[in-house]
Formats: sequence, C-alpha cells, structure tokens
Amino acid sequence: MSETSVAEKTIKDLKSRLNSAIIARSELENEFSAQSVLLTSFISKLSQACKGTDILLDNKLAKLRTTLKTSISFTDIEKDIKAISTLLRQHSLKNDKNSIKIHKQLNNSGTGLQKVKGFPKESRRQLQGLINKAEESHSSLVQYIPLMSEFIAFYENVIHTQIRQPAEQSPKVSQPVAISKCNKVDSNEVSETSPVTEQIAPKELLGRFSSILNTLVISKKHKADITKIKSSLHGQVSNQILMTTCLNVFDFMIEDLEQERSRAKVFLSTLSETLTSVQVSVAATLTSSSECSIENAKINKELSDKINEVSIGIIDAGSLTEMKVDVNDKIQQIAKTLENKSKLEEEQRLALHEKLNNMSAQVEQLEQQSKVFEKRIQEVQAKSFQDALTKLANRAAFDEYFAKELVRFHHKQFDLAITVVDLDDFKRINDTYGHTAGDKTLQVIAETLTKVMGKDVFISRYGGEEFVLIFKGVDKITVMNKLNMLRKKVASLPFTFKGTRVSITLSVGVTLVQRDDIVHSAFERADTALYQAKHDGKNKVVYG
Ligand SMILES: Nc1nc2c(ncn2[C@@H]2O[C@H](COP(=O)(O)OP(=O)(O)OP(=O)(O)O)[C@@H](O)[C@H]2O)c(=O)[nH]1
Repeated sequence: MSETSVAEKTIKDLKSRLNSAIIARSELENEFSAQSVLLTSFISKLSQACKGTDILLDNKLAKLRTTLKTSISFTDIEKDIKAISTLLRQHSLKNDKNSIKIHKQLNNSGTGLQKVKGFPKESRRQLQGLINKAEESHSSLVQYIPLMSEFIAFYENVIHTQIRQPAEQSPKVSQPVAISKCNKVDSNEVSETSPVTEQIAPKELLGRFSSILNTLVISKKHKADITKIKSSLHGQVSNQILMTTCLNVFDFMIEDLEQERSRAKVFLSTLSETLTSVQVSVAATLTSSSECSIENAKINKELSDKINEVSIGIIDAGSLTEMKVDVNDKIQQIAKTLENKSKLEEEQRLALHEKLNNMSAQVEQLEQQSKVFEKRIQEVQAKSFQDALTKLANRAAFDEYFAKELVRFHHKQFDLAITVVDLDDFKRINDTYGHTAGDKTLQVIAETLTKVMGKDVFISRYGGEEFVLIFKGVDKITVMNKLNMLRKKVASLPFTFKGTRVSITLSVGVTLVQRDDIVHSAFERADTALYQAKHDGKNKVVYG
C-alpha cells in the first residue's frame, strides 16, 4: 500500500471518529429533550394542583407549558421556573397575611363578647385564654369562619338568656353535671360533686347547640369528644356548663384549623424549596451544557484544522520522506486531540447524567407532594359539600347544583322539578325522646330518601329537618307519583323510641321550573306548596 493511500485511510478513519463524536453529542441532546418532556408533565400536574389559587400563577404555569412544548432552550425554561418560584413564595406570604387579618376579626369578636354585661368571670378568663391561644396559632380560618361566627352568636345568646332569667324564676340545677366529664377546661369552681345551684339552659338552646354540632366538620381526633358532648346535652345542663362546652368546641376547631394550616404551609414551602432546587439544577445543567458546547466546538475546530493540514501537507510535500514525517507528526497530534476529546466527552456525559438524574428525582418528589396535596384539597372540598349528620349533599352543594341546572334549563328547556320535603312535628320527637332520637330519625329518613329515589334524583339536606330534591327529565305526574310513594314509605317506617312505636310523616311541596323562573322564585313556589301541605293537615304532597 502506498504512503498516500495510508494517509487517505487515516484521514477516512479520523473522519468517521469525528462522525461518531457528533452522533454521541446528538444522543446527549435527545436526553435533554426527554428530560424536558418529564418536566412538562410535572408542570401540568403542578398546574392542576395550583389551579384557581392565583390567576397570575395559573398564567405563568400555562406559559411554562408552552415554552416547554415549543423551545428546548434551558434559558427560557429557567426564566419561567424562576418566575413561578417567586410567585409561589409571594402566594405563601399572602396566605399568611390573610390569615392574620381574619384572625384579627375573630379576635375583635372575642373581645367584643367579653364586654357583654353579665359575662361570668370564669368564662371571661376562659375566653381570654382562647383568644391568646388563637393568637399564637395564626390559623387560616377561611373555611371555619361562618361556623365560628355561629358559635359566637350562640354563646352570646346563652349569656343573654342567663341575664334575662331572673334568679328566682329560673329553673335550677344542682351539680353534678354530666357534661363536665367531657370538659377540657378544668374548672375547679364547677366540680362534679360541688353542690352549686345553677340556672339550667332552656331546651331550645340545647337543641340549637346540638344542631350546630351536627353541621360541624371535625377531625377524627375530636370526633369522639363531640359525640360525648352531644350525648351529654340530654339531661339538665346549666348555662355555665353549656358556655364552657361551647368554648371547648371552639377550642377543638382552633386546633383542627392549626393543623390544616400547617399542612398547607408545609406543602407550599416544600413545593417552593423543591422548585428552587429544580431551578438550580436547570441553571447548572444550562451552564455546564454551554461550557461543553464551547469546549467541544474548540476541539472539533482543532481536529478539522489538523485534518486539513494533513491534506495540505500531502499535496505540498516536496518528497515522500518529507511527507511521511509531516503526516506522521500530524496524525500523532490528531490522535492525541481525539483521545482528549473522548476523555472530555465522557466526563461531560457523566456530569450531565448526574445532573439530569438529580433533576428528575426532584421532579418526581415534587409530583408526589402535589399528588398528596391535591388529594387533601379534594377531601376538604368533598367535606364542605356534605352534611355531616346524614352524609347527604348539604345546602351549599344544593345551591351550586340548582344554579347550574337552571342555567342548562334556560339554555334548552327540559322537565326540571324542585321539591321541598319537611318532617312533620319533628320538634315533638326531640322534645319527647331526646335529640339523639331526632338525629337518628334524620339519618333514617336520609337513607330512605336515597333508597326510594335512586341515584338519578339529587337529594340534599337543606337544613334542620328540611330536605330539597331535584328531579330532571321527569314529568309532573311521575314526580307526584314518586313523591307519594316516598311519603307512604316514610309513614310506614317502624320507628320505636323508648319502647313506643312512633309514626313519622313528611309534608312535601313540589313545582316544575318555569321559563321565567330564577332560583329564588322556583324555590319559593315549592316552599309555598309545602306550607299548603302543612296547612292541609300534613302528610301530603302538594304541587305549586
Ligand atoms: N335532632 C335534631 N333536631 C334538629 C336538627 N336541626 C333542627 N332540629 C330541630 O327540628 C325542630 C324543628 O321544629 P319546627 O320548626 O317547630 O318544626 P316541626 O316541629 O317539624 O313542626 P312542623 O314543621 O309544623 O310540622 C326543632 O326542634 C329543631 O331543634 C338536628 O340536626 N338534629
């Protein structure tokens, strides 16, 4: 083989090695794109978890999703992630501010309550303790505010009753008081055996308190306490004990809130932290990737210059010996450069691999955190639309459902019936057999409603002993037949309290939604029909 063809063969060999280097590089780039697909999928999950939290955050996440789809530039991605990270941090701060504001409002109500004339000394001390405790917790109260206001209003009511009841007229009760067993506030003054004589709380107040407890969504930890409190409301309970119990329930709520809020806080800060590390990883990958590109370009240029020099050397060589020396020298240089190049590339590949692995582990961790939080949000949302006692949809769920159906109805009319169902003489059940018997009755009625009506009818507990049902695509005659069937079924249920067979009946008002109806007018018509059913002797279904 001539020396020229040896040189040509070497050049060919060098060119093919250069090609493999280029292929290896493009494989690395493919790996980059695979990672950005992973990042995209995470970002869409993050978007779902944060949806509705903040419009700006929603927009930024949407922008990042587009950037990930349209660009492989890590500089763009890094910029977007930075912005989202900042927004999340701001959001967390805003949450804190809001909760402090709401907290102040609660504090004011508490302080106002303390100023009420006749507020017992012991209760004043307890309330102060509660306010201080709540202040420490800075809980996010949004979800509980309406309930808490209800409790405060109730508390005020008890105090007024106590002031209104002249000592000599009011019924008295001597301790022991059953309820004090579940009191968390340990009041020495109200000991179980002390012979203190106190004014007893009116039955209506106990009933109302028990009804509020029914609507309370409380954590598993405090469920047993609430049940205990409820069962202690049956006997004679003093105003003082009722107030203490009320404060204790308030206390449970504050504790639950604190937990709820710290969960949300932990999630937001972990999310923010993990996002920051993803951001750092992306930035590091970006830096090393651009450093690699510069380094690679330099070596590639060096290589192709040297290969060109070999070609020129072959052409320009004066003699074969001269050419041999020159080519040999250059080939050695090229071999050395190639060796450096593959060493460098291997190092770069390993470093990049490590960074990408690290990044995907963080992304995976973030995904897990989002999933847990998403589930939690769903659970809380489901609870806020469910009646705690009967497990039926509650009034808030009805409001949302009916408003939506009405929009659909006005878009394209169909048979839509609204029904108000009310238990007859329910107060008598509570008064004669106790609140627990009343609660059990409500649960049995709820089960019967669900069984008789089936899943096509929307059933909600509107409040107290009132249920609202929505029928879709069923005409007036069918609705009336179904409701009469329900009425008869309930009347035939074998309720037995304290060994006595008791018959429970329903009165029902129903109407079909009309073309010009709004939520209020349709509901009013059904409610007027219900009033008519009561007026006509109860245990009736009236169409309005
Ligand atoms: N046990 C129990 N009673 C409740 C609940 N919510 C409301 N109530 C009671 O339901 C009763 C409703 O009484 P009223 O509004 O006078 O009605 P009623 O006795 O059914 O009389 P009519 O409607 O005229 O037939 C009150 O005693 C309330 O305390 C609850 O969650 N559980």
